[in-house]
Amino acid sequence: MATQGQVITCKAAVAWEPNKPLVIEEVQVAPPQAGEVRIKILFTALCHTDAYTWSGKDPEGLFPCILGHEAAGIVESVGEGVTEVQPGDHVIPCYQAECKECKFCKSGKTNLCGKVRVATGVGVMLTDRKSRFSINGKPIYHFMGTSTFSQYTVVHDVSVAKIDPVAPLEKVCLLGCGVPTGKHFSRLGAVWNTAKVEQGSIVAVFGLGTVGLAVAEGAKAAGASRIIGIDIDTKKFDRAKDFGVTEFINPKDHEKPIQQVIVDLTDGGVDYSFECIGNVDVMRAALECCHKGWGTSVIVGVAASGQEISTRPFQLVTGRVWKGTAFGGFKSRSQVPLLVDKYLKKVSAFSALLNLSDNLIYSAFPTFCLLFFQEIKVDEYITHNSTLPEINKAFDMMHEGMCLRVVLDMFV
Ligand SMILES: NC(=O)C1=CN([C@@H]2O[C@H](COP(=O)(O)OP(=O)(O)OC[C@H]3O[C@@H](n4cnc5c(N)ncnc54)[C@H](O)[C@@H]3O)[C@@H](O)[C@H]2O)C=CC1
Ligand SMILES: N[C@@H](CCC(=O)N[C@@H](CSC=O)C(=O)NCC(=O)O)C(=O)O
Ligand SMILES: [Zn+2]
Ligand SMILES: [Zn+2]
Repeated sequence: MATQGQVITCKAAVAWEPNKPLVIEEVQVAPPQAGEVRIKILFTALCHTDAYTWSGKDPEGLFPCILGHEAAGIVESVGEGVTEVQPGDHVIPCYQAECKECKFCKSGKTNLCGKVRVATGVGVMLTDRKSRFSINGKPIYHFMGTSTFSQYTVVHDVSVAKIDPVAPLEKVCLLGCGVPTGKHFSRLGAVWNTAKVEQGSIVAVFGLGTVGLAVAEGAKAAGASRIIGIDIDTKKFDRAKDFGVTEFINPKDHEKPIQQVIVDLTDGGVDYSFECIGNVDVMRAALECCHKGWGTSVIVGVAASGQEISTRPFQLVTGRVWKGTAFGGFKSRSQVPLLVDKYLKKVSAFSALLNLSDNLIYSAFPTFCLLFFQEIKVDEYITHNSTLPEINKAFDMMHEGMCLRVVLDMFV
C-alpha cells in the first residue's frame, strides 16, 4: 500500500528520560514537508554519542526523543522541492548537513554547514520548527537531525547522502559517523583532513573504541612509524594490533601522569595525538604529550555539558597545536557516497588525483597508489549484530566495553 503523503505508524526506540531504558513504542511519523525526506531505516549502528546524549550530559539533549545517527536506508517519500533524491534511492542520513550554499559550505575551510543546524540542535525540523514524530499526539523530539532508532525517520534534504544501491546497507551504515571520523580513506578523515600525519610520525591515540581504532588505521596508512594506543581497558589491546597500534599503555599501570610517561618513551613527545574518549583530563594529557615546537593534538571525543579544557598557555606558546574535528572533516553529501564507492572499490583514481598538487602527485604517487587501492575496512568494526527490540542490551554491551559497533536490523 502506498504510504506517500500518509502518516506512517512504525516502531521506534524512545528515550523518554535520561538514563531510563529506551522503550520500543509505536510512533507516528508525519509525511515529509518541503525540503524534507522520509527514509525507511533498515540498519542502524550505536555510537558512543547516542549514549552520551541519553545520559543527560548533552546540553542539546531533549527528551523525549528518538536517538540514533549512524544508519542506512531507502527513501520512502520526499517533500516538495526535493530534487536530489527520490523514493527508492539508497541513502545514508548524515548528522552533519551539507547545503553547498551557506557561508560554511562555500568557505572551503570546513565541513560544518549552517543551513539546518539551528533546528537539529533543538530537535525539530527547520520549516515549521516542529517534530515529525509523535505518539498519540505528543511530539517526540528528533536527535542530530537523523533519529535513526526509528523504522521511519524524516530528515532535511541537505542531510541525505545518496549512495550506490549495490552497497550492503548493513555494513555501510557505519559510514554515517564513527569510521569516517577517524579514518583516512584516500587522504581524508581526521588523520589526513585535520592533522595531516606524515610518514614516520609518532602518533598517540587515546581511547581504542571504533573512533580511536579508525584513527590508528588511518595513521598506519599515512606511514606513522609508531602508534601508541592508550586505554584503561586492557581487553582493547589485542584487537587494536589489527588496526595498526604498535604499543600499548594503560594509564592505570603508571604512577606518573600519562603525558610524562609518553614524553619519556618518545624522546620529547609525539608528533600527533588524538583524544577519542570525551574526557577533558585526557584531552589535556593528549596535548601535553605532544612534542615541543610542532606536536599537534586533535580532540575527537565529545565531553559532557559544563566540562572545559585547560592547560598552561605555555604549551601553545612553545609550538603545540590544539585542534578538533567533526565527522573527520568530511563533507557529508558529496563525500559519503565516495566513501561508499571506495568501500566497493569503485571510486575513480582520477577524481582523487585531482585533489593533489603536481608536486605531491610526483612525490607521493607510490604511497598514494598503495593507499588508494588498499581495501577499505568497515566490516571489521562490526563486532555484533542485533535487533531494535534488543537495543538496551546492545547499549549494555557498549558500556561494558564488549563491542566496537553493534548493527541493529530494524525490521526483525
Ligand atoms: N568528533 C566527532 O565527529 C565524533 C566524536 N565521537 C566521540 O568520540 C568518542 C569515542 O567514540 P567511540 O569510539 O564510539 O566510543 P567507545 O566507547 O567505543 O570508545 C571509547 C574508548 O575510550 C576508553 N576510555 C574511557 N576512558 C578512558 C580514559 N580515561 N583513558 C583512556 N581510555 C579511556 C574506553 O575503554 C573505550 O575503549 C566519544 O566521545 C564520541 O562521542 C564519535 C563520533 C564522531
Ligand atoms: N550536542 C553536543 C554536540 C556533540 C558534538 O560535538 N557532536 C559531534 C559529532 S559526535 C558524533 O557522534 C559534531 O560533529 N559536532 C559538530 C556539530 O555541529 O554538532 C554538545 O553540545 O555537546
Ligand atoms: Zn557518532
Ligand atoms: Zn551549508
